[in-house]
Amino acid sequence: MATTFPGAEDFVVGLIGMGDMGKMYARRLGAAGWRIMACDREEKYEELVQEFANYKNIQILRNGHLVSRASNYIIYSVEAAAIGRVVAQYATRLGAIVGGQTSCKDPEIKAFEEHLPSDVDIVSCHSLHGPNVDPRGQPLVLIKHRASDESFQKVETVLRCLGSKHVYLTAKEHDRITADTQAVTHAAFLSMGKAWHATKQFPWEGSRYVGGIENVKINLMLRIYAQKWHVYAGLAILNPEAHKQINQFAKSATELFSLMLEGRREELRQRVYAARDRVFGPEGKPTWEDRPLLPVELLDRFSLKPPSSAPTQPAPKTLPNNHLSLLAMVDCWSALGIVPYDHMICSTPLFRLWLGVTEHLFRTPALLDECLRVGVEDATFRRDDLHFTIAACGWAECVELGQFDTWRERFCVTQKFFEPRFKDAMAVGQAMIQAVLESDKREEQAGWR
Ligand SMILES: NC(=O)C1=CN([C@@H]2O[C@H](COP(=O)(O)OP(=O)(O)OC[C@H]3O[C@@H](n4cnc5c(N)ncnc54)[C@H](OP(=O)(O)O)[C@@H]3O)[C@@H](O)[C@H]2O)C=CC1
Ligand SMILES: O=C(O)C(=O)Cc1ccc(O)cc1
Repeated sequence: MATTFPGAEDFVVGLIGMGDMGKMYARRLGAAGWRIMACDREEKYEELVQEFANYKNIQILRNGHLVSRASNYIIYSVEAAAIGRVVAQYATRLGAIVGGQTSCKDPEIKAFEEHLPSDVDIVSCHSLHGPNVDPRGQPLVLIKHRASDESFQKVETVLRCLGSKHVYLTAKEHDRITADTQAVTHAAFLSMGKAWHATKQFPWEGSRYVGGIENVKINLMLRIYAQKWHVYAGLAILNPEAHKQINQFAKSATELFSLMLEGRREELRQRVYAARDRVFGPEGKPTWEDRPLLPVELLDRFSLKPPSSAPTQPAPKTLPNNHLSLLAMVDCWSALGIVPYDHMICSTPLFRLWLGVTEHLFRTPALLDECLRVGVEDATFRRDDLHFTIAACGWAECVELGQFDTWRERFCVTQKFFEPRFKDAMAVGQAMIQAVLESDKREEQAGWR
C-alpha cells in the first residue's frame, strides 16, 4: 500500500452496506492494501463472512455499530432512501471521517448534518458507473462538505486506488449535474421499456428495431431494468433537482408526438431544428467536436438478435424510425438550457452512449429529416410511440408525487417481463460499453479528445 499519510498502516476504512457497490469498493480498496471493516444487515453476516473469507484485508463485522466504532473513515453504501435511518442508528468514532456513496447527495448530507457530531468530518463520494464497470478512468465525484484539508487528503489517498478521475463538486452541484445527465437519461430508457412491455414485444426479436441506434436503446434499457429498482427511484425521486428535468422530458415527448399526430410538419421541423441549434450550436457553428462522440457503426454488431439460421438470408434492414425518444431528449435539454457537453467531466458510460447516439442523429441532417418525415407520414411506430409517451408521463407524475411504492411496482412488473433475457443482455451490453470505452481511450491516446 502507498502509505502516503502518517499512520496509514492503522487506518481502517469502514463500509456500511455490502451490496453491489459496497462489495466492489471493499474488493478494490482491500486489494490495494487498505484495512477494511464491513457489514451489511446482521442477517447477512454469515454469508458475507464466507464470501470474503479469502480476502486478506477485509473483515466482516456483524453490524454498523461495530464498523462505526472501529473505522477512521466510514463509507455508507446503502439505499438512498434509507440513509437517514441508517446513519441515525450508529454512533461514529470520535474524530472519524464519514461519507456516503449514494447517487443523490441531498438526503445523504441532510442525514449527516442531522445525526453526526461536530467532531466528525464529512467527505462524500460518488462513482459515476455501475458495479461491473472498471472504475479506472471513470469520474469519481468528491464532495468536501465539512472537513479539514488533512481529512480530505486522506480520503483522496484511499480512493486513489480506484484509478478514477477525481471531480470536485459541492453536493448541490452534484445533484444538479446528475439530474441533467443520469435522471433524465434513465427516464428515457425506463419509458422505452414500459412501451415495449405494453406492446408485449421483445424489440430485438422482430425486424423493426435493427441497427446501432436501436441496439443502444435495447441494451441500455435492459441494463437498467436488470438492476435494483431503488437505485433509479432514489436518484429520480430524492434528487430535488431531477423533478424538473423528468417532467420536461415527458412534456417534450408529448408535445412532439402531438405535432406528429396532427401532421404539423413545419412546426415540428422548426421546433426540432431550433432545439438542435440551442443544444448543439447554430447551423454552421456547431459546438460538437470534429470527430463524433461515438463511432455509431461500431454499435451495429451489438444486437441481441440470434444469428439467422439461414446464413444466406440478407441481414434485416434498419426501418426508418422517428426516434421520438432522441428528439424529446434534445427538446428537453433545449427547453431547460442544458448543454450536455458541459457535463462530460461528470458523465456515466450510459450517458455518454446516449449523448453519442443523439449527437449522431443531430449531426446527420438526412437522418434527422427522415425522423421528421416518418414522424408525420409513417404509422409503423405510432403505437410504440403512444405507449412511450404515456410511460414518460407516468414516470414524471410518479416522481413529482414522490411515490416510491408506485415507482417500484411500475419498475418491477416490467423487470419481470424482460427478466428471461437479462443474462444475454448483460453480456452484450457489457461488451458494447467496453468497446465504446476502448474507442474513447484510443481517441484520447491519439490526442483527439
Ligand atoms: N448500483 C449502481 O450502479 C450504483 C449505485 N450507487 C449508489 O450506491 C448505493 C448502494 O447501491 P447498491 O450497492 O447498488 O445497492 P444494494 O441494494 O446492492 O446495496 C445496499 C446494501 O445496503 C444494505 N443495508 C441497508 N440497510 C443497512 C444497514 N442498516 N446496515 C448495513 N447494511 C444495510 C442493503 O440491505 P437490504 O437490501 O437488505 O436493504 C443492501 O445490501 C445506493 O445509494 C446507490 O444509489 C452509486 C453508484 C452506482
Ligand atoms: O450509468 C448509469 O447511469 C447507470 O445506470 C449506472 C449507475 C447507476 C447509479 C449511479 O449512481 C451511477 C451509475
